[in-house]
Amino acid sequence: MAAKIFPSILSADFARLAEEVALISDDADWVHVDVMDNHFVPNLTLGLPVVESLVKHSALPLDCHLMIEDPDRWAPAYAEVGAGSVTIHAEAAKAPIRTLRAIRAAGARAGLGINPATPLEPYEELLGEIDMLLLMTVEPGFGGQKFLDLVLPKVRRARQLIKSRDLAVWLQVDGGVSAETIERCAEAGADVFVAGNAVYGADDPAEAVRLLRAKAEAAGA
Ligand SMILES: O=C(CO)[C@@H](O)[C@H](O)COP(=O)(O)O
Ligand SMILES: [Fe+2]
Repeated sequence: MAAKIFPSILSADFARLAEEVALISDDADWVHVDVMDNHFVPNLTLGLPVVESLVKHSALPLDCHLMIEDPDRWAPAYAEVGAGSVTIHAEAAKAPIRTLRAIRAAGARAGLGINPATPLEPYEELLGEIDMLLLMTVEPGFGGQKFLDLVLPKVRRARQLIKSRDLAVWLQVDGGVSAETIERCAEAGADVFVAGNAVYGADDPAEAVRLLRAKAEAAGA
């Protein structure tokens, strides 16, 4: 298991996205793109046309986190325009198995996202349908929120399940991940770390990525 650091451009300058991505391209693994529709979450960010453009300007693959009301309708299109990974939310998807299969069929990794108050158990049988499980460590919608430690037992359970079933599913944490909290996430079993504020709020985003990776790996990721 090697730690993977996914800076979130939610905390970057939206008018300079390609340059902001280039800042971290030598050090990060993927770029996390938060798609919000102002319905599933009370915030509005960007959508398909921006992702389609950014794919062409990014040296790293894009991890699209869809915080939208109708992922069944939209998710495959993100894969079709070149996203490397597309995550839908369990709380929003009406036909998650069909949608996850459609994402994979369009050539992307398929992710399932779960909010802090949503239990893992109803979705355990979907683990065989996904390439990544996203456990939100804040309520989705905004960057810069405080990390919710109450999610850590769920991270531990998810890691045990993935291990006991011998699955190659990546376990992602997203929200409030920083130099102060990343070790707890890694100890609990996460191996993919999204960080917005901790990277783009830093004076040197590339150095912030290196620090996060060092801390995660020292804690066992
Ligand atoms: O999906 C989300 C927020 O809903 C995240 O990806 C945030 O962008 C993480 O930002 P920080 O909490 O790391 O600042
Ligand atoms: Fe996100």
